[in-house]
Amino acid sequence: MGEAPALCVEDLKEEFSNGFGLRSKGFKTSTDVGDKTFVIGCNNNDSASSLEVHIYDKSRGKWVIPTVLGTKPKFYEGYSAVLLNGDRIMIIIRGSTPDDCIWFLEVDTDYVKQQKKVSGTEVVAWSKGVRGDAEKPVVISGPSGVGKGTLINMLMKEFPSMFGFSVSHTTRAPRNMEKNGVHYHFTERSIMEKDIKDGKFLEFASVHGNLYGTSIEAVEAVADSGKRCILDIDVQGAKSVRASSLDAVFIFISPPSMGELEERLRLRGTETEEQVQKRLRNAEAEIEQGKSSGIFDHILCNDNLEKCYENLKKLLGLDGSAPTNTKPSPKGIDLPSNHSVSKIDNKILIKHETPESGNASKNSIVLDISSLKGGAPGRTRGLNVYAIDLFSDCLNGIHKLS
Ligand SMILES: Nc1nc2c(ncn2[C@@H]2O[C@H](COP(=O)(O)OP(=O)(O)O)[C@@H](O)[C@H]2O)c(=O)[nH]1
Ligand SMILES: Nc1ncnc2c1ncn2[C@@H]1O[C@H](COP(=O)(O)OP(=O)(O)O)[C@@H](O)[C@H]1O
Repeated sequence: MGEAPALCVEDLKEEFSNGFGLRSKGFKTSTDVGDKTFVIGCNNNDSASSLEVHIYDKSRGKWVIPTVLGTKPKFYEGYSAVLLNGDRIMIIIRGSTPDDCIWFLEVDTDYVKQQKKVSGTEVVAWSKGVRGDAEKPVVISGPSGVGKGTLINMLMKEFPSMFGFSVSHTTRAPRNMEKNGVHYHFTERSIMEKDIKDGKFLEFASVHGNLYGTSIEAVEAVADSGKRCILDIDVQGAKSVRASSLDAVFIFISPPSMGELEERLRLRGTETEEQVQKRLRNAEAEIEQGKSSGIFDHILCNDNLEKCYENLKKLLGLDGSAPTNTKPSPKGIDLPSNHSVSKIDNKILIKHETPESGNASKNSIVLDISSLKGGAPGRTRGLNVYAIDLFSDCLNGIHKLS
């Protein structure tokens, strides 16, 4: 047997002391992890309000309001909470849509531990559960003018339904042809700094004197469309992503020579002379780091564009017999409307309960969590779902849903 589920909402839904001298109505669960109790719930019974988190630190006898990273789940009719692996709480939300019913609150994962160190506060982080495996995001870095944008455009043009671009935020001014929301979200520094402080960014860096960053939402938007996410970010950003739980492929594009890089930058004609000089000065350090830091899985030299593009496709498994332009459709999970939840090893049994008898019947499902990947901020992937009919199926009769 594995860990027992945490309390189900119904256990606590009448009233729950929130430790602040208030008694709040609403749905709450409490889950103990080490010497902390995580209380998750919402303070009113409105549909689709979001779930809040409070922590009771038993060793200090104090309540703490943590920094909450990631998009929060909406609250619908009720939910169940199950502690997994001592570091994250799985939340199964009743009455939600099939693509929005499984969430994870990370309370002590490596990512959360690292964020606690950075912020010096208590941190928890949400991520949404996604069925099956999605292809890893692709991080592309390289000095200004090396051809990153050109290569990414070629990929997106040839495989429009397969790849989606993570639209970064930046404080730099738009170039002539650049559109807000398509090439970048052009933003003011003060707004971006506040959003960074509020935990909305997966990574950010100061590059050539401007602030650039990948919002969690930008990556989630691509993942939710069922496409493979491409990030065009600098080496510092790649390093941050490497340290995060976003399991990605890291590719560095290098120029054949500094002279060729300078010529490309000048021919592009998008920067002032001063900006070109700054970008060339930064390029040397970027190339040095790109080649030696161990961040990148692959280094591609963009000498001949067509050759480099073919090599990029090869790395991404898109040569020859490659897949096709068919869009992988993201699949949701149809939870039985009335259900109970239990955990056995790496399986979560969601039993359909009939209102009349309260007994388990058809349409029960099993969530296999043995291959979870990724995690906050963003998505927890690798959830596998099986349908079982508890009347007629025995263990070897479990059907895997397609
Ligand atoms: N860390 C980080 N770097 C970014 C992001 N978006 C763009 N960059 C990098 O910022 C640098 C400058 O980008 P840009 O101003 O568009 O100029 P370009 O490289 O000449 O096309 C490039 O190295 C980009 O890869 C981001 O979201 N995060
Ligand atoms: N292999 C190549 N040979 C010659 N010019 C190239 C090559 N790859 C890209 N370019 C050109 O170099 C310039 C810079 O490319 P771009 O994709 O904007 O770079 P980045 O996004 O890395 O800053 C563009 O004018 C592009 O057409």
